[in-house]
Amino acid sequence: MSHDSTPSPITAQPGTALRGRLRPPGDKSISHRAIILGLLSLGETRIEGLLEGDDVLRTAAAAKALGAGIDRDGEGRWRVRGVGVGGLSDPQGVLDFGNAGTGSRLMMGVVGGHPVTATFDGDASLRKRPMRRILDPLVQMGVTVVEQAEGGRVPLTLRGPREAVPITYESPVASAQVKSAVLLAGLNAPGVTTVVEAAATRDHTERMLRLFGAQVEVEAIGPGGHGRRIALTGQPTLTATDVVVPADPSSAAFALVAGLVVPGSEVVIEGVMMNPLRTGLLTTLLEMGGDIERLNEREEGGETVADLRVRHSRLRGVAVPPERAPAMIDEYPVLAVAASCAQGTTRMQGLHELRVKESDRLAAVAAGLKVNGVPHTVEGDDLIVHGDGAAPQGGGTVETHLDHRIAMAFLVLGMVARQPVTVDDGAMIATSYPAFLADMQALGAGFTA
Ligand SMILES: O=C(O)C1=C[C@@H](OP(=O)(O)O)[C@@H](O)[C@H](O)C1
Ligand SMILES: C=C(OP(=O)(O)O)C(=O)O
Repeated sequence: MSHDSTPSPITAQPGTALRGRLRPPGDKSISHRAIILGLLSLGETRIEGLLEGDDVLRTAAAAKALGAGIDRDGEGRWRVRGVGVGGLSDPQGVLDFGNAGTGSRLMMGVVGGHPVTATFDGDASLRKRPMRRILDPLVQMGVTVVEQAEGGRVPLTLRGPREAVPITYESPVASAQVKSAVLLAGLNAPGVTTVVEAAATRDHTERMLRLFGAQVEVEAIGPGGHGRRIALTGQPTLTATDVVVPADPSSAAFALVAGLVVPGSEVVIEGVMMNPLRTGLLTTLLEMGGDIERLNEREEGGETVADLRVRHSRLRGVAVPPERAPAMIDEYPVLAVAASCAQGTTRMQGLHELRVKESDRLAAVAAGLKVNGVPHTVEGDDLIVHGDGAAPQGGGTVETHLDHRIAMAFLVLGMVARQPVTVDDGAMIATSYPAFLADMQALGAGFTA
């Protein structure tokens, strides 16, 4: 996953129906947080179903560098021996987060709450991503930014204060990473650290903090109760806990859309996390007329999970409102693929945050649609895709810009298009879904690498 590895192009061949069952990998957001809270608690945290993607492995390596004891017992089974809140030590060497925005930003919060100094770096994609959104609140909490690349980017070095200052932070962006960084820094601050968000973002940090014994109060605020005020009481003793990681809805999204758009398909996707702050894509696909059944709903690891039975469907275009974006922020590339197969126009609104992901996803999706003959326009931060209900043309080679979701989304397009679709580099798929190709092949998809 280094930025100088040779690109590995992959081509998806259209034509075969997808059939069978699949269990997507563990949720990436929860996997990062399980390692991090394992580091910050006392005792041994046992994790089952950890996503062993490169992003999470980087977080595990960083946790180790900051003092945790980490062992892998078998596939997805990990143990973390923590140092407790306040117990971090200075890491030797640079914390290299590779491609991972979540890992790097959450760990900046952890470091920022402790009197330690650490340097953060990553690959060519991470080096382009904005970190000021994290540095701004951390500086208010007493953190010194010793060094930073132009515009507040990695590589950067942070020195945490002797004692972090608890703050109330009104996040200017709808970002669970920003919220989480502030709360994690607040863990080692005396008093209450509060984050106010105008729109609720994924709440895995809050839920897991409680699971490990922290006091977290959450209040719905603002018009329609869509915002949140989250108050964390600092300096708790966190106690190691067992964590079962449910299947990642953002990884399930690819088989979900593929099952809907490839004629003759019927797929069951097992154990998918149904946290309502993550189900925006499901809501949208149902509105588009997707035949998706939620089966066998149950609790797993503190979250509701369900098996999703999906059948090939005639989709229709819909308007996706901007307020839904936080609940499906990583799913727009693959939604654009569903939209290219739908009858009519799909308008995806308010996508500005897509411009600061692993790539500028708005631009990357538009370019990928263009080389594959899918009519679309970008108006400001909206993406409008025009489908006629027939299979898209395909035949293009898509530039992925070190972005796993662009690679996987356009391989799904290749499963349904009239001509094969090539992505210029599939290497980054391993950051979030190492078994993606094997899982899709087991359902019947054909790839050539
Ligand atoms: O907190 C998290 O685990 C994540 C939050 C989102 O990022 P933002 O907080 O930047 O929206 C999402 O895109 C990312 O894949 C995972
Ligand atoms: C945006 C993503 O991840 P991160 O921000 O952690 O790099 C993603 O997985 O789509």
